[in-house]
Amino acid sequence: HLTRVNYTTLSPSCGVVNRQWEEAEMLVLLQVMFTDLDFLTAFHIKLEVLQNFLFEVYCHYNSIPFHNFRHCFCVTQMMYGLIWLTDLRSKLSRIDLLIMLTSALCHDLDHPGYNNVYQINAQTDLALRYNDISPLENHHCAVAFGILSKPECNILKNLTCEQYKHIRGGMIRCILATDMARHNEILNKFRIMQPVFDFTNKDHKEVLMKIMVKVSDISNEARPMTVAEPWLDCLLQEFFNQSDTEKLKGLPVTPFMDRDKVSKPSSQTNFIRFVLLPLFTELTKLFPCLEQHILEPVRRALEYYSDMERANKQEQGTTKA
Ligand SMILES: COc1ccc(NC(=O)[C@H](C)Nc2nc3c(cnn3-c3ccccc3C)c(=O)[nH]2)cc1
Ligand SMILES: [Zn+2]
Repeated sequence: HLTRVNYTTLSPSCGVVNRQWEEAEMLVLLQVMFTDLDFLTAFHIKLEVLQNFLFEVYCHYNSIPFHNFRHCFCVTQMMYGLIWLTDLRSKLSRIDLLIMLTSALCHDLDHPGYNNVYQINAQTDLALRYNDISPLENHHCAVAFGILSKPECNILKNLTCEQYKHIRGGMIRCILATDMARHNEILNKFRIMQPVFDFTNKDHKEVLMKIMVKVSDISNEARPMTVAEPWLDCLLQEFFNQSDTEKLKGLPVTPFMDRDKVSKPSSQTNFIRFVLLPLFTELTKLFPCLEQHILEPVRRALEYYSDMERANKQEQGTTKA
């Protein structure tokens, strides 16, 4: 299944060059993911309504360096790939798969490019509206259900009340779970469940669905380095925009966002070592087949950034000397 996010085209020299998917192509591929998982037949979704929904989602992502529609596509495509690779179709209900894919699609809707720490410190409208409690993630979820409240976009309109309540509860839990401030809370719960995981246990399934959305959300480094590395540059661009604004407004500046302090390789080696590897390792214990698909690429990425870190240190060493 679609495990590539780039599109290989024949260049005039007949060499093979990679180019990014166009936005229209990403919309078509998202439609294919929903149809491939039989969501249209299972939930009586008209293709036109799905297309309206996907287009509205596209329109509600902002043109910012990282948290844009391409990030939404990558996270949804990773979720789609993980569903097939782990054979989740045989372990979870189709409605739970719909919750996970739709949560991935909507998880960063209308992201402003400034994180929760900024929202709270700058006392923005979002922080005010959501009382400093995961303001961004609450907003992403509210925008998703704002889109679903339009009849022409409502892919949930033909569900029973029971099914709708289940999906709404699941999407709220999964989207709110993407707040990285809750990373350890959620991973620790999963660590306890993993050795005795029970696919018929509601609590176990809920934590697994959160973990799947979290893994998809921060999984850039599991992709080929030619795809992964540009994402880190985009992320740092967004983080530096924020820290520049914080400095201008006299707000506290987050160290790993400060362009004068952060070194790309060392921030990424820390992120891979302390955030990605523990999370991916735990999921791979439940689905061993993921070792080659997400764990090995991330180990290679750690090597790549560690080498870059060493090279930078030597370079600094010589210039200092
Ligand atoms: C526990 O909360 C955290 C932990 C780590 C980070 N971010 C980092 O350490 C640095 C900037 N690296 C990083 N951060 C990443 C990546 C993917 N998503 N992502 C990200 C983006 C926005 C907000 C939070 C995260 C983790 C990635 O590949 N690298 C941000 C928040
Ligand atoms: Zn995200």
